[in-house]
Amino acid sequence: MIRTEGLIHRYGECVAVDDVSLAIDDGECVVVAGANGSGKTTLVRHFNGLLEPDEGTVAVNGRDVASDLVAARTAVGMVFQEPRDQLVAATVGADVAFGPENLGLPREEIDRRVEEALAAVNLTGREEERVDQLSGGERERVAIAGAMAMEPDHLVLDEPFTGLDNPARNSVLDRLRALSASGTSVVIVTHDLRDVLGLADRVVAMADGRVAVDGAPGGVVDSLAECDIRVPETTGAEARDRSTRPSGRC
Ligand SMILES: Nc1ncnc2c1ncn2[C@@H]1O[C@H](COP(=O)(O)OP(=O)(O)OP(=O)(O)O)[C@@H](O)[C@H]1O
Repeated sequence: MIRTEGLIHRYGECVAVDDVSLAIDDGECVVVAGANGSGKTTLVRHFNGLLEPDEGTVAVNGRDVASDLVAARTAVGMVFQEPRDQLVAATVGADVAFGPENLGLPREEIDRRVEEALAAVNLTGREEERVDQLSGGERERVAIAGAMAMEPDHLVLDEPFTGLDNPARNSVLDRLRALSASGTSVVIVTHDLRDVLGLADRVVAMADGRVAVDGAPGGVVDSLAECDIRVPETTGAEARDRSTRPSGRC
């Protein structure tokens, strides 16, 4: 579980995250939505200690993140908004293998993870290709594969679909669905709810650093609109059909 209690993060005078208490269960798929600047990225960067709270606490699997950074970074995999900056090796296969190698895993386990992760992002068989010769979207897919190959307890993806074409997007969504079903919590940060509402157990919408809406997709569609978060019409209707539980408080 990832849990924040009274989390506050300030950049100078700007309160980017303002008293957020949130618990994300194992296996839960949570979409964190909100307008630009609403505090989404700042919030999730606390999940593995990339930022330190000004006030409040963050715990992962029951351990305080600030006092056990290594445990938090092992448990929480992150794919950043500019994932191309995360690539470290010359070739696709070497890059995806880098993290598992650092865990000291046996070679056959590393190979299995690399194969599975590349399949998840539609890059099967492209291990030998040079990273610097890939397109931007392909590099994003390598970064996602690298995080998946670590098989973290919790996987956080910040705007993961920006540069992905439809086949890659669908493949990643399928894999995220399977990961969530097998007990990995999946947190997807986005201001574009297209595609992800069908995957989410829960939508958390941020506004001005606070949690404005928190609930199952079917129950929060109208509240999201009130928060100026656009819900794609078909997805919204599907979400409403799946659940009518009202839980928004925007
Ligand atoms: N390094 C920083 N220094 C100063 N202010 C920052 C910094 N990073 C973010 N902010 C400010 O904190 C607030 C929240 O930013 P954050 O990036 O968390 O929002 P976001 O919801 O992820 O936005 P986006 O959808 O544009 O990525 C914004 O007002 C932003 O300008």
